[in-house]
Amino acid sequence: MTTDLPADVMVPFAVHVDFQSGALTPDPVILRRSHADLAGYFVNESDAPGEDEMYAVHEIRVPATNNNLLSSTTVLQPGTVGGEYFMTKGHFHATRDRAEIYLTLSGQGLLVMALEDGTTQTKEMRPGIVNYVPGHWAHRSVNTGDVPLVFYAVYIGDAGYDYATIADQGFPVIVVEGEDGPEVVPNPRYTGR
Ligand SMILES: O=P(O)(O)OC[C@H]1O[C@H](O)[C@H](O)[C@@H](O)[C@@H]1O
Ligand SMILES: [Fe+2]
Repeated sequence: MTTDLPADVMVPFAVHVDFQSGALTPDPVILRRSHADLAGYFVNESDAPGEDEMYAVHEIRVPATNNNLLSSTTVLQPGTVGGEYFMTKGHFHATRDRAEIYLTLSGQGLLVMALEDGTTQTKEMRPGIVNYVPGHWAHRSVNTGDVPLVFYAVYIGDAGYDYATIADQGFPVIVVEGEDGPEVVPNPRYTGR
């Protein structure tokens, strides 16, 4: 038997996830995003309500290395800004080829994804659905329901975040409230390819 363990081998641990609220126990690190943090992300922001929380990310902290899996719950509130449903900022991974998995725990929404050439894909998010986001796809979650959208995400530890590309160019599509429900339409402000 070999005993050449690395010096930094981690100790196993467990965390409880509340599927309704997204709360993790024991308390993780929580990042909160308000409407103000998303200023400039919606096409028409005249009715954007300031400092109210739009979403919270509860992170299970492990070292952000390529031999670890980072994971978090995201709790995205329901609502609209200028007819666009509340959404996350959305990002590419800084290390572009890193993949991610989402498991929706409660609520309903859409996961919009885009390649840098402007190709898009949209998938439904509802309890029990696992969404696989391959490397190179920017990803943004959109709450199209009237209760919080709660999902658990797992991704390779050294994925990193590139927010700037989406912040600068916008997403190729936006999700708006239509007469018969959510509609995925071209973003008139998209400046990518
Ligand atoms: O970071 P955003 O694009 O605002 O999305 C919010 C969060 O959604 C998921 O939980 C991802 O796994 C997180 O890494 C991300 O932070
Ligand atoms: Fe990600």
